[in-house]
Amino acid sequence: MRFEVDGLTKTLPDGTRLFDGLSLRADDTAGPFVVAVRGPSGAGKTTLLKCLAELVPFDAGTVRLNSKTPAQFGIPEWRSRVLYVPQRPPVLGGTPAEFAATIAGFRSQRTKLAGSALDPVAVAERWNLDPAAWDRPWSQLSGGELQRVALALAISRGPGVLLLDEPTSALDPETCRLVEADLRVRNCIWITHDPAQELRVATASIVLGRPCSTGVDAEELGRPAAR
Ligand SMILES: Nc1ncnc2c1ncn2[C@@H]1O[C@H](COP(=O)(O)OP(=O)(O)OP(=O)(O)O)[C@@H](O)[C@H]1O
Repeated sequence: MRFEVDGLTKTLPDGTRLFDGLSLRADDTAGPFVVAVRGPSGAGKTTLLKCLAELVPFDAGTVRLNSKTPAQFGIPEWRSRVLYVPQRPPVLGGTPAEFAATIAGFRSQRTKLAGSALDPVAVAERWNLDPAAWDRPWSQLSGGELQRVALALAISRGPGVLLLDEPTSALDPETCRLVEADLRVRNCIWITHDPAQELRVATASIVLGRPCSTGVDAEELGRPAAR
């Protein structure tokens, strides 16, 4: 699995440049890669992950998985292979078990998850999440329960690269270590504010600085340079 980013540039509507010409090469021939993303609050870390997942547009640059672009995969397929896991999953109607059944239904009819290494309930049980939590309404789950459900669902989908937005921010230290152990054996791009966690899990790092103004009025962006 090879994940490549070349010259990624993102400017906000007000002309603030979050990142400019960002490049990354990661492959798992020598073992899974875990690329830590760090930087001050507001630096653009979440926006970077959303750009990589093709959830928000960017100004310039290319992203490839095994030499194929998102357009070549098709955007829905890209998003399932390069899977963004938000810090706080949106609270949906129904229960996580119902949601898991729905997304399992989207997969090959031949794939049976229950009891397998990719069964989300079994994955989350390794992180001390009571299986009964899957049958409670989303709205009744704690922050830490929601975070483990979202991560287990993401792993169960078997993506090529997980884009993790502070995946352990709501977990106690012991549970955090259990989750880390399962995530670090997968290809991840992982936002963390914790230098100790970065040391434990990262094989490489991206550091974003404070965003800077381009000095260009938003309305001028995209116009040809004046002669
Ligand atoms: N759609 C948008 N329109 C305008 N500004 C946006 C948009 N999305 C994000 N921003 C701004 O971009 C900046 C970077 O946001 P982002 O969430 O990527 O930062 P972050 O580094 O993940 O921050 P934190 O560590 O606080 O989570 C922020 O100033 C944010 O307000």
